[in-house]
Amino acid sequence: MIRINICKKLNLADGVSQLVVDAELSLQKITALYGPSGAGKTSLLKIIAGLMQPEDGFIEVNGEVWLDTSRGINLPPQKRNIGFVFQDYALFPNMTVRQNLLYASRKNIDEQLIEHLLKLTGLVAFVNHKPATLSGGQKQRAALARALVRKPALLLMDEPLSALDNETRLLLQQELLQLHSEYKFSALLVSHDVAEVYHLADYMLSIDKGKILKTGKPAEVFGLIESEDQIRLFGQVVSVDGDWMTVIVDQRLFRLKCVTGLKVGDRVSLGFGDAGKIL
Ligand SMILES: Nc1ncnc2c1ncn2[C@@H]1O[C@H](COP(=O)(O)OP(=O)(O)OP(=O)(O)O)[C@@H](O)[C@H]1O
Repeated sequence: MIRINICKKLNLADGVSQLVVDAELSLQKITALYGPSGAGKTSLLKIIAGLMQPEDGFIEVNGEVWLDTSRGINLPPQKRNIGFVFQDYALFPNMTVRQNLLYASRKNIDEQLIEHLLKLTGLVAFVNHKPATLSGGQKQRAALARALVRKPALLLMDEPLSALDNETRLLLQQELLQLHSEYKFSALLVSHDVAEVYHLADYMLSIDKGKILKTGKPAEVFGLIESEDQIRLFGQVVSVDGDWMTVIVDQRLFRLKCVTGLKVGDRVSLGFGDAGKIL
């Protein structure tokens, strides 16, 4: 559980000058922070990580107070048991993959965990490679493994997949879900991609101009349309669940009967009912 109540002056768009967040999140799963550019998503992650200081604030994670400006409490980032994954990987360039993981482990090296994470992220063959010789997807897998090696109370991910091509991105989404089902870490994911939020997150905060606009399950916040209207549209499958699938069309989500063989990432054309005559 994370309790957060902060107020921070920022140079936000449209002359709005404050990021104000008051939220209580049960972080058993992946929670998304969704919103347009400049909304304040990264700033919120930085405040939680202790990399940015709010004027007023209180942050408590799993019963431990990380910040309480009224009592002068402000844990430095290294004492906040967090993992951070950025869009640009931020691996140490002069260290191999294994050395990056060992360095992140500090004194608590758990060889079994390191081996398991390397296996899950498909990096066993690359343990002695330096970041410059890895692909974007491999670098981000290494960054994820490095963040998880410390068994963080909270994993903060800032657009971790947005620098990747669509195919690699979908693969890493699947791997992230697999890592999550195995390690059950709490995670906050910043994304402005509806499909990604729907695929990865169980809960979301929609944020704009420094304020939380809506909270809930992605289907509730985005508005899931169950339709039999007479329309033909083009979209992309974002989840398959037995006989049902969810398809994103023009930033809206449709839950529909699944056509055999379709999988996440497939592009589809949708037709509903009979065509009507255009007068
Ligand atoms: N240290 C700071 N002091 C004052 N304003 C800042 C500071 N850091 C960022 N800002 C401003 O806060 C606003 C929100 O930035 P932030 O990076 O949090 O947005 P974001 O929602 O993550 O956007 P994006 O999706 O483009 O990364 C921006 O307008 C930025 O100029």
